[in-house]
Amino acid sequence: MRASLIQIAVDPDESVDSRRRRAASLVREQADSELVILPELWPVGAFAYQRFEQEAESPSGPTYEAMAKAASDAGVWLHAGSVVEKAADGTLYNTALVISPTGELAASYRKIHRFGFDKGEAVMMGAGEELVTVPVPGGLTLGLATCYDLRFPELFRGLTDAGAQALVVPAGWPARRRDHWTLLARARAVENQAYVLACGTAGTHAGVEQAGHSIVVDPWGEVLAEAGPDEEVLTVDLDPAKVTRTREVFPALKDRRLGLPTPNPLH
Ligand SMILES: NC(=O)CCC(=O)C(=O)O
Repeated sequence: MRASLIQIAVDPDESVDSRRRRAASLVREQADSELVILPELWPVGAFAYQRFEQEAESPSGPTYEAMAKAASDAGVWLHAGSVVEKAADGTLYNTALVISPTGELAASYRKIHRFGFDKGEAVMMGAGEELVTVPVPGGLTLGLATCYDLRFPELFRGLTDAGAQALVVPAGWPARRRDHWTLLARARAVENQAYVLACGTAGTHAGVEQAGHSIVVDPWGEVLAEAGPDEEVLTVDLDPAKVTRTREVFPALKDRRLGLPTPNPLH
């Protein structure tokens, strides 16, 4: 199964409409792949908090429309990264969209761990509550997570328990924490014996230089491909049997000890 990660640049001198058109044409160029992935909040920029409200859309809004057309033109499964979703009750969510090769919305995932501590996304957006996996026919079951989620191993273990074999992580990760990004991507792959496909953005928006360095890690923890800091498309071949083989020859997941008593805080 061939996958392409589109590490698109998000810069303030490009309009959201222009970036949508450019992303659509980059998706169409990946017709040789079965799965195409875009990063977190690429239409507006993951750190462009002041524009979240104005650029918010519904899951069937302009980003979905443009990406559904591009996915069906290219005949690919498209993880269209995430958008600022405005729900019916007015709550904003950081919502990832997965689109089938016929242009249908196959799944959506609201980011569970919001970044920013006491500001930004953490206070402006609602938190997702549901783990989401997506079986891609003839290929791999995808487990969905977004950016800051990468720091929470229990989410990834939950996705693995739910059958995920490829953990897809769109992100808008800053350059100053680039080492955390690559380290955590490899850790999530090794501990879950799964592919990790982590797609970041390039460029600088809202004063935050983006790391780029999208990375694909195999179930043994080997880096299959890693991008540089600039806009780039990373293409890799994934083998679903590699996940099964890794879990058979080194069955560490079976050695988990669940339900151990917690220490008594009084002793
Ligand atoms: N958009 C994000 O979730 C940023 C996460 C981040 O910068 C970090 O975890 O570090």
